[in-house]
Amino acid sequence: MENEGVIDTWLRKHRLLYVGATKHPFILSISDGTIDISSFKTWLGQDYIFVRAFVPFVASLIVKAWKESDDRSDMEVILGGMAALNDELEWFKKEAFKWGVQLSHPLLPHKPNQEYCRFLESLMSVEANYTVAITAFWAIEAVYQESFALCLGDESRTPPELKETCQRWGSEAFAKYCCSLKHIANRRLKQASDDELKKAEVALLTVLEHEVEFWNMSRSGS
Ligand SMILES: Cc1ncc(CNC=O)c(N)n1
Repeated sequence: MENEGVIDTWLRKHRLLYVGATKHPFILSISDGTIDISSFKTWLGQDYIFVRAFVPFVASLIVKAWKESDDRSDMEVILGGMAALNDELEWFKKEAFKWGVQLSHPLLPHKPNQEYCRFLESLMSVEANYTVAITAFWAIEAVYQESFALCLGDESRTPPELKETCQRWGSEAFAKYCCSLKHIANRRLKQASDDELKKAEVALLTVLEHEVEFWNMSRSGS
């Protein structure tokens, strides 16, 4: 039997913030069917911008895994995530067309999105630590996984036209992928120095805060 990993310890410690990010009113409004479609469209356009910035972040993690990881499978797991992002960008374009959301010219990142992307950039630098960055990566993916899985539950009343969106991140396959990332992060954290642990915990909290702000932004359309 494995002991509880560092991540679960942190999630218990910061439970309120985690729940705030994974059961946000925006997500609850999808799952109870009361979502305002204009909020959904705001989210869609803004998330496309985010995912475009997420690609170089994941690329930087591949470089770090290749250079620093003691386990070859790390790079393969991250590469799988990168491949999924390739499909995801195509999906955003198709979905935006379906909803009449313009992804090209006038679409600019709102402030919370800009700030989130800037945080990603700070983790992309060569000086940024692999353990810290992989912990943030897990958190970014896990928030979407847990949030959208909620919209697929038996009790949910997710509008049929939003089911495909929820399926992207709420699926069993995405859950398994998040589990693999969590494993990598926990393995690294188990061997980390106190300084790395401190930084990784802060990175986790920073992700959760940015995710809450991202949902808030989507909800209010600003
Ligand atoms: C703001 C935000 N957080 C996490 C994700 C999920 N990762 C990739 O798609 C996302 N799309 N957007």
